[in-house]
Amino acid sequence: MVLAKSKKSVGLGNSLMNDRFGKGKGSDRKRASAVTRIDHATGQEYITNDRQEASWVKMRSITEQGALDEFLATAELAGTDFTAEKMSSVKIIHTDQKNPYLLSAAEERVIVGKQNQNKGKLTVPRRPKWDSTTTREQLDRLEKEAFLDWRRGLAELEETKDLLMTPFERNLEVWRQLWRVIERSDVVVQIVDARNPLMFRSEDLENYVKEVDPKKHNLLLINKADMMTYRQRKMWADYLKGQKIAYRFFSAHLAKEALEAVEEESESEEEPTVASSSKKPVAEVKEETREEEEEEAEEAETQEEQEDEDTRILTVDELEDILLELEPANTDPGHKFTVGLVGYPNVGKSSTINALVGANKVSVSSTPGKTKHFQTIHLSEKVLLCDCPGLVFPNFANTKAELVCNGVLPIDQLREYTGPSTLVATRIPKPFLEAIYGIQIYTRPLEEGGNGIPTGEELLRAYARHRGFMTQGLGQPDASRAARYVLKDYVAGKLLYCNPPPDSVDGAEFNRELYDIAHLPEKRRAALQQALDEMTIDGSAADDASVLTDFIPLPQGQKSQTLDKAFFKSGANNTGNFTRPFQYKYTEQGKQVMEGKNLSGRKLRAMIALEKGIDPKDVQMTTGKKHYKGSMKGRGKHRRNNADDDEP
Ligand SMILES: Nc1nc2c(ncn2[C@@H]2O[C@H](COP(=O)(O)OP(=O)(O)OP(=O)(O)O)[C@@H](O)[C@H]2O)c(=O)[nH]1
Repeated sequence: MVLAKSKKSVGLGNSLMNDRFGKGKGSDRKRASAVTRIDHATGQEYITNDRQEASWVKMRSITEQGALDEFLATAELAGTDFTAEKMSSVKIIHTDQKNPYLLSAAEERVIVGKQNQNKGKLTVPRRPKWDSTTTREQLDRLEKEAFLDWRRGLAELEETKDLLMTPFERNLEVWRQLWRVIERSDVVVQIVDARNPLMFRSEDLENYVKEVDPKKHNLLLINKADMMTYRQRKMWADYLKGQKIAYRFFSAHLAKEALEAVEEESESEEEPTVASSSKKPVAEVKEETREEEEEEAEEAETQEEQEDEDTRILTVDELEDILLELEPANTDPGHKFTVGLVGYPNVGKSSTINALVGANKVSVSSTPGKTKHFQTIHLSEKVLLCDCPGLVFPNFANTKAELVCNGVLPIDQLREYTGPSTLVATRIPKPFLEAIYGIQIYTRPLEEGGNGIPTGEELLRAYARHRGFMTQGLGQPDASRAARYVLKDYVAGKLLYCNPPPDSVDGAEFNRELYDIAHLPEKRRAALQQALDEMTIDGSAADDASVLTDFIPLPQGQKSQTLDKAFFKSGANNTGNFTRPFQYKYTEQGKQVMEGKNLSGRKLRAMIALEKGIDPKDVQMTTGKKHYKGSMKGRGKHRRNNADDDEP
């Protein structure tokens, strides 16, 4: 559902009319902000925006602009007044002509192919060359011209190649911060989110760093690695090594926890310890011994993971050592080794700095785009950290929904929420969503056009009903409000999905382990187990189970078995299925269903796809009506509302 256009947004025509005939205070403000200035270098007059703006306004990150703002900004950058500048040389860079929703698997393949062909054209703007003879005004003009050229180039790429771009940073002031950070830094650490490392990586930024000075170093720091399993890190490590990318895994979150643990330990050491003298029953002692043995076995395996240089999550000390190794030799005695931290908003730059500094020197927030100016923090007498404001580099985007899910676009300002919520509903298995939230999601049956996977709206309605979020008036489930919660959970990693490296396994297979019941918090694990038991008793789980058969291992090759063994402590049984309860149960159920129909999930999907003329990847197994009735049993405890609009 597309929401009505905001009353605040104006087209170029409307804006010109408002400016001309006036529309209350707003237009007065607008008129007052355009002032005539004299260029002292040339003596010419020009029109520009009033600079008496608060500094936060100037530094505000701009990733999307209305038609008039785009026009005015372009005109200001070009340094020409509106009559002198011909419209033909102004390009509207951002348009909403593209479908903001999701792509089918086939469309996505076409788009990805096109994106790969044009990858080299995704550049970051370069700061023009300058020397001691360049005046401030001249440099300002040169920078604006270079920036305008860069924007034209990207606009052309979008127009001629018909590619959707990320709403990349359009504020020159923000790029100026990046230029300064790069110029000052000996090492530029590009921080990316582990859930989608390539989406957050700007390859051209690394080129630019080397252009500024070949002696500078680049490092790709994959933060939030705590969200990945060992197997996932291993697959990414193989890919990144193959591409010869200097990378390291890190987790500011784990680093913070380790720091707190050390602090607690040192505090408790100061307190007197109380010795436990009570005698324990034999059964309890046996249980403890068994647990200890299990722990030891687990430790041995974790040890193996830890020793794997390529996949290990660095501690703060290790990260510091790696950075110090890159310190240039023979620098001036007064030179401070400077490490610049750059990256998209919300990838964890401030958290990483806090972990390095060992204290909360930089504020951390889950709202993207909080850091506005670059900040310098003295790590030691010789080492300086430089925190650059988060900025969105130009990149190809498949959809805006993807950007929301990646935490690039702020959720609170979101108007179109169905795309991103559908991505969440597609990526996180339905039973997992139901267990996490304690909800029941009703999907449309196949015969009525459903595909077994909930749509974003189906998920949101279920969530809204459960939380009692209702719209005023008609009293329908407030999907828009629900979207904010669900999407924030996704961005925060509560609903976890990691992207696989290119040309490897598909997303479902890559994330299979994440939906293992053993990964759930204790309370949710019990809820899920109960839900599964209920479904098994009334025999209605069959179709539901098939949703998860996509996350169940098929007979594997030697390499993936070795990889999996490292993760699954109990190993695989002789059927090729794993013995963890969550997967085992689903595997068994899935098998029964498929045997009954004499078709495997894949074959059935392929058949449905053929019948419907769609891509097999877009087809999932369905839930039948019988299932709704069945699984409603034992669900009475969930809050229900008379306004349910989607119950069959
Ligand atoms: N799970 C996990 N979450 C993290 C990690 N590092 C940061 N976060 C979370 O990610 C969010 C953003 O962290 P920040 O450090 O503020 O990110 P930033 O890159 O400085 O953001 P801007 O100031 O907007 O540029 C916060 O909610 C953090 O708690 C990590 O290693 N693991």
